[in-house]
Amino acid sequence: MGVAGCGKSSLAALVAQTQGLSLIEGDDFHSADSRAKMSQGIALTDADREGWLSRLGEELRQHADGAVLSCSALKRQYRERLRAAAPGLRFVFLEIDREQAQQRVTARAPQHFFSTRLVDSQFATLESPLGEERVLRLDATAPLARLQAEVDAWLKQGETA
Ligand SMILES: Nc1ncnc2c1ncn2[C@@H]1O[C@H](COP(=O)(O)OP(=O)(O)O)[C@@H](O)[C@H]1O
Ligand SMILES: O=C(O)[C@H](O)[C@@H](O)[C@H](O)[C@H](O)COP(=O)(O)O
Repeated sequence: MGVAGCGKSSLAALVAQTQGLSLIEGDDFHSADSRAKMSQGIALTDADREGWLSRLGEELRQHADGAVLSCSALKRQYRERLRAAAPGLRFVFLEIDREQAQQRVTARAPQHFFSTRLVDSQFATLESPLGEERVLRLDATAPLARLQAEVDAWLKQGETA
């Protein structure tokens, strides 16, 4: 989880591969309207995210043996929705500052639907998950291989907040 550009999709793919788990790419479950909004620089609302979170919860339920989900999960209420679908769900919080996120989103813009104008709204919406159960905070600017190793170690050792 984390704001656009923090590295969710990149890290989730690596972790799924090394753990031998299915990958659920959250972006693939947005409605066409939501994708159009985001590409036009219009931030999603709770109502826009409602159906998306339901679909992601359904995906989690269908992968009861485990899966890796990349999902912004910016607000606590969104995370609670996902936890309700998958009790014991763990969250890796990729923390990044606004400047770095903006740089990454701008660099990938030619190949990605997400508007560079939405980074500020991602930070305005973000409610930090620190203090919630089963959350690992990582520095999103560390090399991907190191992040993946940290997640693997965390999964192996059990819960560490
Ligand atoms: N740990 C990292 N170090 C450097 N660049 C990264 C890292 N993680 C992701 N990136 C790059 O940042 C951009 C955004 O990553 P992405 O995985 O699409 O983030 P998100 O899914 O959170 O929006 C991509 O160009 C990706 O290659
Ligand atoms: O909740 C939201 O506002 C959206 O989920 C938003 O965060 C978006 O889907 C991604 O962040 C863009 O795509 P990336 O996941 O690649 O950033």
